[in-house]
Amino acid sequence: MGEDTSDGKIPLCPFLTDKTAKICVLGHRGLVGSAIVRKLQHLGFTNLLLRTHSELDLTRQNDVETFFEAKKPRFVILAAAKVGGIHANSTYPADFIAVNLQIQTNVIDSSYRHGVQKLLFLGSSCIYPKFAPQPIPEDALLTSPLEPTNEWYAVAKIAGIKMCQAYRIQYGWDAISAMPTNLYGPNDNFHPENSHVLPALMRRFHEAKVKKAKEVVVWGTGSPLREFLHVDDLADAVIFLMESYSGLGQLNVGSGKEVSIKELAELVKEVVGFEGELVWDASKPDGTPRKLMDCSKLAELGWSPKISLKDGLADTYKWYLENVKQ
Ligand SMILES: NC(=O)C1=CN([C@@H]2O[C@H](COP(=O)(O)OP(=O)(O)OC[C@H]3O[C@@H](n4cnc5c(N)ncnc54)[C@H](OP(=O)(O)O)[C@@H]3O)[C@@H](O)[C@H]2O)C=CC1
Ligand SMILES: C[C@H]1O[C@H](OP(=O)(O)OP(=O)(O)OC[C@H]2O[C@@H](n3cnc4c(=O)[nH]c(N)nc43)[C@H](O)[C@@H]2O)[C@@H](O)[C@@H](O)C1=O
Repeated sequence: MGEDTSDGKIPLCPFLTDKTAKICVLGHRGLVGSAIVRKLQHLGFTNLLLRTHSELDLTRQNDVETFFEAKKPRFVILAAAKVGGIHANSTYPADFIAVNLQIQTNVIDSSYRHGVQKLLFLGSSCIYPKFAPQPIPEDALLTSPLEPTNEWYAVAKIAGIKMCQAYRIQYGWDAISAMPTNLYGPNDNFHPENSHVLPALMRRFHEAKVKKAKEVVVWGTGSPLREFLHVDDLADAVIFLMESYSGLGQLNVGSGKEVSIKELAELVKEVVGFEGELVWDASKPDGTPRKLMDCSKLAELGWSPKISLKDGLADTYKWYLENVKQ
């Protein structure tokens, strides 16, 4: 994938010092965007530029162009995307590739052309090959085929990384990319089919507990391994990277801890307090067998996660009870 030749060419610009800097967080009502906004507000930032999907559809090039021309933010954090779990990715491949390519192309290009100083693009651990070495180092990118259930989304995300790299190389513009592992937390999507495993199971166990059901169906074999990171840790890493990283290569952001889907299901069951049985539906896809990321580059820069899966699950279930219509 080439050496990181731009380090040193684009100096770090201070991010944390000026709390009045105009920071545009796109996707601010989603899982990730809302956590980033909470973190920025907690740090004292006062000039956040936020637009809902209905106020600004980022797939519309002219609207995005007009927005950046008029508002001229200094920093952009791109957390808007078409996102979903294994079922949604497999069922709506056209949406996952087209919407994500449109959003990221419009936002990255308009940000550059309207004077944004620094942009952070969010990819995902699914950009790496299905059978990548474990833990997955950043340089495993594009070394072998992708996991078929999410290759459309992964191809769009890889294009986003490459677009940031191309703008760094050609224009000397500070666009960086972070690759989070599987995330969870407040404001997650708890849709029964289209969400990721953790919120899907939390909802299913909760509803089963309320209905006093005897069993809950869980997809696949339970053997795949996944790494989970609380979204507040991710938000902390994003702010850290805005302040501390200016390089060509994408950086992995994970917890360093993996669990099998079976272990996760048992943990969620315990947190929710469901007392029935688990039934495995092996007709549903397992997806990639394992995707633990190697986060040593981020650790060397000085960042590490703080929230354990156990605490994070309890926090998320509390949020679910208080905020999701029962
Ligand atoms: N969740 C996870 O486990 C992981 C997420 N990521 C990455 O983090 C980023 C954020 O994901 P996450 O917060 O989970 O996703 P969410 O679905 O929770 O939030 C996405 C946000 O993007 C907005 N959005 C979608 N389409 C458009 C559009 N056309 N115009 C304007 N806004 C739009 C959504 O608004 P609305 O709902 O109104 O459409 C929503 O606020 C993504 O880039 C994702 O790839 C990476 C790894 C794991
Ligand atoms: C973050 C990441 O998320 C996606 O990849 P994934 O990790 O495979 O996502 P997932 O959370 O949907 O599933 C994880 C595992 O869990 C099992 N599983 C059990 N029961 C349910 C269940 O009820 N729902 C879901 N969704 N999965 C279930 C499921 O069968 C699989 O084995 C990508 O789309 C990709 O886009 C991406 O970036």
